[in-house]
This record gives sequence, C-alpha cells and structure tokens, in this order.
Amino acid sequence: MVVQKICCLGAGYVGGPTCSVIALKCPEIKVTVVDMSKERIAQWNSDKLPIYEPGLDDVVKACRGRNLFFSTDYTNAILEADLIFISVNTPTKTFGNGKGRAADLKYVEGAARMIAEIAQSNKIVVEKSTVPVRAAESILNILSANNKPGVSYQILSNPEFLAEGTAIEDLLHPDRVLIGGEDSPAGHAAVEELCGIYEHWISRKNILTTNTWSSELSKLAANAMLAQRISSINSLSAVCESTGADVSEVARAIGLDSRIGSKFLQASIAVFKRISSILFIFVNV
Ligand SMILES: NC(=O)C1=CN([C@@H]2O[C@H](COP(=O)(O)OP(=O)(O)OC[C@H]3O[C@@H](n4cnc5c(N)ncnc54)[C@H](O)[C@@H]3O)[C@@H](O)[C@H]2O)C=CC1
Ligand SMILES: O=C(O)[C@H]1O[C@H](OP(=O)(O)OP(=O)(O)OC[C@H]2O[C@@H](n3ccc(=O)[nH]c3=O)[C@H](O)[C@@H]2O)[C@H](O)[C@@H](O)[C@@H]1O
Repeated sequence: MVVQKICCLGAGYVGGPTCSVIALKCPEIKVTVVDMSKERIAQWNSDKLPIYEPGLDDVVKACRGRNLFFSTDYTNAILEADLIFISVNTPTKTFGNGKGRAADLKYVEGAARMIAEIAQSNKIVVEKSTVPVRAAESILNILSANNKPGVSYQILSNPEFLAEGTAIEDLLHPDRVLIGGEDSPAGHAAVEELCGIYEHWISRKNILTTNTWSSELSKLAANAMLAQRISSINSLSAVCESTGADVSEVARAIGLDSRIGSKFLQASIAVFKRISSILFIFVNV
C-alpha cells in the first residue's frame, strides 16, 4: 500500500500545522483534518486561522482546497483514509485516579471508537497526541473490540516535538522524527509507510524507528528532561538571589559547555505543564 489519503482527528496546535506541512510537502496525498468543533474548522477555512504561527498562513494558503481540507465530516474522512493521525487533546485529569497529574485519555479513546465504528478497510492509525506508555495498546484494544471482517489495523507511535511559536520551523526542520511500531512484518511495513511520508522533506538519517513502547516513552522522557532543566535553573536562580550571582550569567557560562548546551536554561516562574507525565508513565496507573 502507498498512502494516498490521510485523515487527522484533531485540528489543534499540533494537527493543523503538522498536516498543513505534510500537505505542502506531499502534493500527491490528500490530507483531511477533521474536528468536532465546527467553529475551529470554520476558522481553518477562513482568512483568520485559529492559531498564529509564523509561516503557517503561507503553508495553508498554498495547499488548502488543493490537497488540504478542513472538515467536520469525520465519517467520510475516516472511510477514505489509508492512514489516520490521532492528534486530539490529552488534558491533565481533573478527577479520579491520577487527578491533577495523569493525562486524561478520554479524547484519544473517543477518537479510537470513532475509527472502530466507521472504518471499512485496513488503516494505519498513528498516535500523535502525547500519551502514557502503552496507550497504543489501549487504542488497539478498542479497535479490536469492534472487529469487522477484512479490516485490520496497525498502530504507530509518532510523537510530536514541536513547540508553540516555532511550529512550522520545527516541522520543516525537526531535530528528529520518531516512529514506533509493532515488531512484526506488518508493523515494519506500516512504519515504512509513515517514513515514506516524512522522507518527502526529512533525511532518512533523521527519522528514528523504534518499537512502539520505546517511542511512547522517549516522548515522555524528553518532556521530563526538559522540565528537569527548567527546574534546575530555577533552583539556581534562588541560590543566585541569596549569593548576589546573576542567573543569566550563570546560565550562559554553564550553557557554553558542549556537554550541557545552552537551550532550556532560562529561569522563570513557568511550570512545565507536562512534568507530571513522567510520573504517570503507564496507562491505568
Ligand atoms: N501544543 C503543543 O505545543 C504540543 C502538543 N502536543 C500534544 O499533541 C496533542 C494535541 O495537542 P493540541 O493540538 O495542542 O491540542 P488542541 O486542544 O489545540 O487540539 C485538539 C483538538 O482535538 C479535537 N478533538 C477532540 N476529540 C476529537 C475527535 N474524537 N475527533 C476530532 N477532533 C477531536 C478538539 O476539538 C481540539 O480542537 C496533545 O496530546 C498534546 O499534549 C505535542 C507536542 C506539542
Ligand atoms: O507534550 C506536550 O504537550 C508538549 O509539552 C511541551 O510543551 P509545553 O508544556 O507547552 O511547554 P513549552 O512551551 O515547551 O515550555 C514550557 C514552559 O517552560 C518555559 N521555559 C522554557 C525554556 C526555558 O529555558 N525556561 C522556561 O522557563 C516556557 O516559557 C514555557 O512556559 C513541549 O515543549 C512539547 O514539545 C511537548 O510535546
């Protein structure tokens, strides 16, 4: 199979820009981004996009109506897609086990149920949302529970590393793309399909392929290590205040050490919202 049609569930900060760049770089692929929110889709179809990211307007203008579509018709988009990104929100749980710390997977599970009910042909389902480890297994369980003859699924993990404010630059020139899949011939074939999409603009050496769980865990580990750096520099900031040192001078001095590097060393009162994800790494904890 060569992917000809892509559907993305979730037209947010990640789904919108990611699929716009895919549409730009893969003009032969039809990309449909769907959302339950009529208002959000209307904005994506207007001159005033729902989010501001440098460069996004130009990318959308170049592809919208050509091979990039924003729609609320998820039934058709799912039916015709060979590959489906799940790029829905994963907010922090507000009640129950893991309240205030764990990711709430209700939207991811809702998206999986939509696919299970609608799909009539084989699909590659790509977990793009940031999720706890083994979420791919939960998605597969939902899809398998609604088993239809002649319909099979491959689940891939393809976490997103973009940051708001630099989304287009991050998507066009990522440090790496990470794709995890099942360790089987069918799993490897699905991974190759997704690699083939990214290879339209990213060198193969920057596309890492792993097993599903390594990919899921790598995303959480990266978030945790970034959070740790901010936490460390914030602690140093307190030490600076009591010693008369200047935290920006200290950050510059330590950041010039190539083993440490200069990024993510700005002290602030920001709370890295994803720090909690490393504490709740597994589904159902
Ligand atoms: N915003 C960021 O900078 C980054 C976010 N992420 C992760 O990517 C995921 C998505 O994040 P955002 O795009 O920021 O979220 P968002 O809240 O901007 O967008 C998510 C969209 O999904 C829609 N949605 C929910 N359920 C749906 C369904 N069943 N079918 C269709 N649409 C549905 C919502 O209506 C919403 O518009 C999250 O897991 C987040 O942690 C990852 C990297 C960076
Ligand atoms: O999984 C997710 O949902 C996303 O979580 C983070 O996104 P976010 O939590 O929104 O955090 P960032 O915007 O990257 O930055 C966190 C905060 O730290 C602050 N920060 C950043 C860098 C720094 O040196 N110091 C500092 O205080 C920023 O101002 C910001 O308020 C990651 O950046 C995304 O790559 C990730 O995938």
